[in-house]
Amino acid sequence: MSTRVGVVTFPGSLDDRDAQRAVRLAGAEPVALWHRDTSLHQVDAVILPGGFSYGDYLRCGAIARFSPVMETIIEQARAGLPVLGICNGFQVLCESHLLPGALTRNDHLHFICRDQRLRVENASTAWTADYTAGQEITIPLKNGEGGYVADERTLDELEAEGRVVFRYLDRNPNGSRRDIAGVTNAAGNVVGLMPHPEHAVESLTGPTTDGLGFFTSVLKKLVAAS
Ligand SMILES: NC(=O)CC[C@H](N)C(=O)O
Repeated sequence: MSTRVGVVTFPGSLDDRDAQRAVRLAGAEPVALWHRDTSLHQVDAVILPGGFSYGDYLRCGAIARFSPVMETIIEQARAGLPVLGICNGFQVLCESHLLPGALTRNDHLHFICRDQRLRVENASTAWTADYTAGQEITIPLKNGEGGYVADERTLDELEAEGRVVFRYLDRNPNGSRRDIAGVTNAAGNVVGLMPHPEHAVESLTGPTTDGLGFFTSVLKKLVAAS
């Protein structure tokens, strides 16, 4: 039986198709989930894609967090379901309190779009096991609210527990505290990051294929568990 990875579409989602494509290229079966679904249709993992869910009203991700599909995802994520939040998806995960901290306006107050070098700090999460700790990757970054913030105690805890999964290299693009680009929950099944691995999975379109490892990582983990 093939491994099924759900990709949620909220009103205003933008990168759901690219996430489905990345799942397919990695060898799993993408399953489209709608924001009003209450069932996850027996998927083995879930991706919350990038975009502008509900028009980014109030705060990015603040309304999506209350959608029917998120109620089920929050419950199942707490029980171990692998969940990846990319950009707007990371914002939704923080708003849902599945991940600590929050994403705020970029410190320069501009939308930023560029290829971003990152260091993989934790290669033992459900979504990063195909990388090695310390590996440097380049994937696109494009957002207006990418500044990661949390109180000092939370930041110290994340560092001490190895829960900073990605850090920005070169120039910090948005004022994120401690150059944090992505974090995980304590169990390692929920990961969120601002840059976009689903936009770097094919050499034809580039800029690299460094993003494919997210999707092969979760597939291997799920196959090993079945
Ligand atoms: N690419 C995205 O997912 C953008 C996320 C969000 N709308 C922002 O601008 O920060």
